[in-house]
Amino acid sequence: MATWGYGNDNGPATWVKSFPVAAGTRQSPIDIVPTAAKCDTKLTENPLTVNYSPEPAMELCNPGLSVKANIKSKSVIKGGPLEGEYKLEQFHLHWGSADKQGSEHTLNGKMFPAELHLVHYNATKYSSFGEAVDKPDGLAVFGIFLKISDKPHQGLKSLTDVLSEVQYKDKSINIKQEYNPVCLLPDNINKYWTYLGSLTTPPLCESVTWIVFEEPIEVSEDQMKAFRALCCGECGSAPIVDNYRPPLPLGNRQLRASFQ
Ligand SMILES: NS(=O)(=O)c1cccc(F)c1F
Ligand SMILES: [Zn+2]
Repeated sequence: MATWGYGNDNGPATWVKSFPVAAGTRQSPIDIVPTAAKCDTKLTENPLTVNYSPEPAMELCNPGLSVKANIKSKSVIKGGPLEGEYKLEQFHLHWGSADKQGSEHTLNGKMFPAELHLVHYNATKYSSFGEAVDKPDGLAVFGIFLKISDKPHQGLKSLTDVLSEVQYKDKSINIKQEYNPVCLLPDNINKYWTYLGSLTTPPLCESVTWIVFEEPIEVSEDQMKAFRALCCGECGSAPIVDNYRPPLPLGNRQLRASFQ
């Protein structure tokens, strides 16, 4: 079976053949239209809280279509749209071949150069990520837009400085210095949009409560170049770029905002 990817023969338009849920009613990403969002005071009354811990020797790997950090420590979130406590499992990114594209969610039709996803699972109800991944209330993912600035993002620098060591598929390293993923969050996490969606990659399970922050984090062009130098396979294989799924219709879903 041809494995899924982002090319012409195996990209997002072909996924429905192996993953029929791709044609479902709560698929992600979506285009975020702030004027269409409903400001919900229940979200502000019950603030989103993040309690992340330092990760000693964080594992960073190249699974072939992104770069991913696996989390072992107890880093949890709750509140906002969430019932119960969700535990951080991994984070990864999606990016473009150029700054004009790369994010999965769009803002009034605008793409950002990249988007960071911090994936959490409902640890109150389920005993593992694997058990939670296909449940309607199984996952909560933070979506953070990346924008270009002349200064590198210090939190991401610990990762972009070593991406050359995971350039090829199935390479992995441990980050020596302990790493607290809280450094990846924007300053203001009280302004976000939230809606019920799915994984943006196969198996596309409709199990994600999405929380997309209004405030982007800022990265340098050199850091973007480091992501674009990652390879899909072994030495000489194509670079990992444009690993994003374009937006799907919101349909009957309610997009809620935590702010006016
Ligand atoms: N792009 S994504 O955040 O939707 C995602 C991708 C793979 C596994 C996940 F659990 C997940 F959440
Ligand atoms: Zn993702």
